[in-house]
Amino acid sequence: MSDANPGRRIAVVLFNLGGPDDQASVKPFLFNLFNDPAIIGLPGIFRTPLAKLISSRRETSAQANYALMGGGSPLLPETRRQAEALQALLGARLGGDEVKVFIAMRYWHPLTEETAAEVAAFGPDEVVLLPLYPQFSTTTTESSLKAWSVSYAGPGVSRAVCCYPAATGWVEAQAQAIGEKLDEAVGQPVRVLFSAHGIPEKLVTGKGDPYQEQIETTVAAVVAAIEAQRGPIDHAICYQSRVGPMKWLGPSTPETIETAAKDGVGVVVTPIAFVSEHIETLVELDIEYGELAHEKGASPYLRATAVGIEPLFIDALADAAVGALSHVGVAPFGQGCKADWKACPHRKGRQAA
Ligand SMILES: C=CC1=C(C)c2cc3[nH]c(cc4nc(cc5[nH]c(cc1n2)c(C)c5CCC(=O)O)C(CCC(=O)O)=C4C)c(C)c3C=C
Ligand SMILES: [Fe+2]
Ligand SMILES: [Fe+2]
Repeated sequence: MSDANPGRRIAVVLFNLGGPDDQASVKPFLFNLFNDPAIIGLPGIFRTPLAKLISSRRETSAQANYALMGGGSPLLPETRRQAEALQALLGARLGGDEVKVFIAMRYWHPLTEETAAEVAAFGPDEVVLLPLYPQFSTTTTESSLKAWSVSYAGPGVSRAVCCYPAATGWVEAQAQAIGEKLDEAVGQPVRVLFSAHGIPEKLVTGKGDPYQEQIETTVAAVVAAIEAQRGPIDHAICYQSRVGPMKWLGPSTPETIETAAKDGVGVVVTPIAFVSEHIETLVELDIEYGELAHEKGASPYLRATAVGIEPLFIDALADAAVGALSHVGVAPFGQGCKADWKACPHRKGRQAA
């Protein structure tokens, strides 16, 4: 049966972090990031000067890392490919409706307010807000949805997807990408390292941020999918991209690579909180941690590719969007998700009926 309700204009807005498109935009991008109260939770009069200071201090080293990818971030072109694939799939699934997929980035162009104006001009009947973050965090999804709610003044009924840590296509796409690397490593002992972008620990312990729990939900589902095919695998969760002096979630990915080396096993590292390639995968995982593994003797060092436009994943995004329109499958944000995480229907992979 078709999901179609002929004649609707449906805007689907994909949210991601954004990345500088050239060397000159590295500093203003970093300023926007550190000036977000979801990242530095201080009042504006302290946060803004601090953001100026940190972005100035980080500029040169960050520019050098972006230079390794040709000068800027590949995040926007990667996200555009995902948007095109999703638009084609939703167009086919929602027959008589006109579906347009937009991209709203949090810290660099197309910025949320620019996209909000474009969506308003499209004149939608329905707006689906779909974060490209499978696991909810106050630092990512909540920040993006807040920025959207203050920017969007157009028509349509808005529905936001909270998260999809255990959505079928997402889990299968991850399991498939890891399986390809396990095949490459055949005959050599390896540990699968599920590497998630870290966040400060106090966001979890103090603010009840559900990110760590949802990372664990994803990992449990992906491990179960792999083990159903191949039997038990050696695996560990770890957190990368630590920034600043605060205590972050641990163990860190570098520590976990060192432990693997001491245990005499190689590693298959998989980015478990990212859905496309960018600085954190192409530079941090491939180059920095690749060198560390080499130095410490964790061999082989293999990295599973991010899901990108893998059809299983695009299918999961389409399911989430269609589910949000009809309130089935992956539940929309707000049904207990934020006010009381214990009541969130997404906890431990549960899905609302
Ligand atoms: C799950 C996704 C992400 C979370 C959670 C997250 C939290 C978070 N990030 C920083 C600081 C930085 N992040 C940077 C880059 C970056 N971060 C994410 C995703 C998450 N961040 C992505 C997709 C990217 C890549 C963008 C690109 O340009 O390709 C950077 C810039 C790079 C660098 O200088 O290292 C910073 C800084 C904090 C502080 C934080 C939680 C508090
Ligand atoms: Fe980040
Ligand atoms: Fe939720």
